[in-house]
Amino acid sequence: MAGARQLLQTSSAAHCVVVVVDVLSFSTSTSIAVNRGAAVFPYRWHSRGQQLAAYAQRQNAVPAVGRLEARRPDAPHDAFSLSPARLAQLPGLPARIVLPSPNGATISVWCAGHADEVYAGCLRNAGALGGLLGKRLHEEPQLSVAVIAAGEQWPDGALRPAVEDLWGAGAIIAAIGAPRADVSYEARAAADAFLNVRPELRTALPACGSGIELAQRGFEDDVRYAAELDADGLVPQLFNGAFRSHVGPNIIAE
Ligand SMILES: O=C(O)[C@H](CS(=O)(=O)O)OP(=O)(O)O
Repeated sequence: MAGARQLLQTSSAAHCVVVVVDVLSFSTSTSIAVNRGAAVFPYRWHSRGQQLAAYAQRQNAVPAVGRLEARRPDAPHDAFSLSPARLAQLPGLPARIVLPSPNGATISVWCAGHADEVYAGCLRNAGALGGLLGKRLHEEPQLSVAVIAAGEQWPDGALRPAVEDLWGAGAIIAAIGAPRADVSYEARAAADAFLNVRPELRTALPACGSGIELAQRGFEDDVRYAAELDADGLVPQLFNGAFRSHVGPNIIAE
C-alpha cells in the first residue's frame, strides 16, 4: 500500500492508469465475478461488520461473508466470499456484490481517488487487460500505466511482498507488449519473472508462500482458479465505486 501511495503521489503523468494486481485473491475473485456479469464494489478490510452491511445496503448490493463462513453447512446456499472458487462455482451471483479484502480491495479503494483509471488485474485476465492497455498506449503515447503488485501482510500489518503478484503484474506487462525502452526496469523484471515461471505456473502458484497458506486453510481450489492464465476475456474497470466490465473506450457495462 505504501508503494502504491508513493508511486501515485510522485507521478507527473497527465493521465494515470493503475492496475491493482492481487492474485490471491481479490483481483482473481473480481475478475471471475465481473466475467459472470456482477458489479464488484471493493471495500476496505478494516471497516467490516455493521459498516459493511450499511454500505452494501446503500449500494443495493450483497456483501461477502468470510471464507470459512460461506462453507459452513448452515450458511445460506448463495453465500459467497473472497474465495475465487466459490464465486466461480455458485449457480448464480447477485448482480451487485461488495467484496472486502485487506490488500487488493483496500488498495483499489485508495487508488480510486488518486488515479484516472483503475483496473483489477490477475493471471486470469492478463492477456485481455494487457491487450487493452497495449492498444491504449499505442493510441495515446502520453498515457502512464502503473501496475501495482499488491502483496500480502505480515501479522503486524507490514507489507509482505508476494511473488504471485509479481508474476501477475509481469503477465500483464508482457501482454502489453510495449517497446522495452519505454518500460521501467522494475516492470521489465516483473515481466521476465513471469516469462520464466510461465511453463510451470500451475505447479508454481500452489507451491509459493501464499499458495501454501491458502491450501493449509483448505482453499487449494482458490489457487487452482487463480493459476488459470488468460481464462477471462472481460476486463474489470473501477467505475462509480464498482469494478464492471470494460467494453470499449470510456464505456463501462452497467
Ligand atoms: O484473499 C486473501 O487471501 C486475502 C485475505 S487474507 O489476507 O488471506 O486473510 O486478501 P487479499 O486482499 O485478496 O490479499
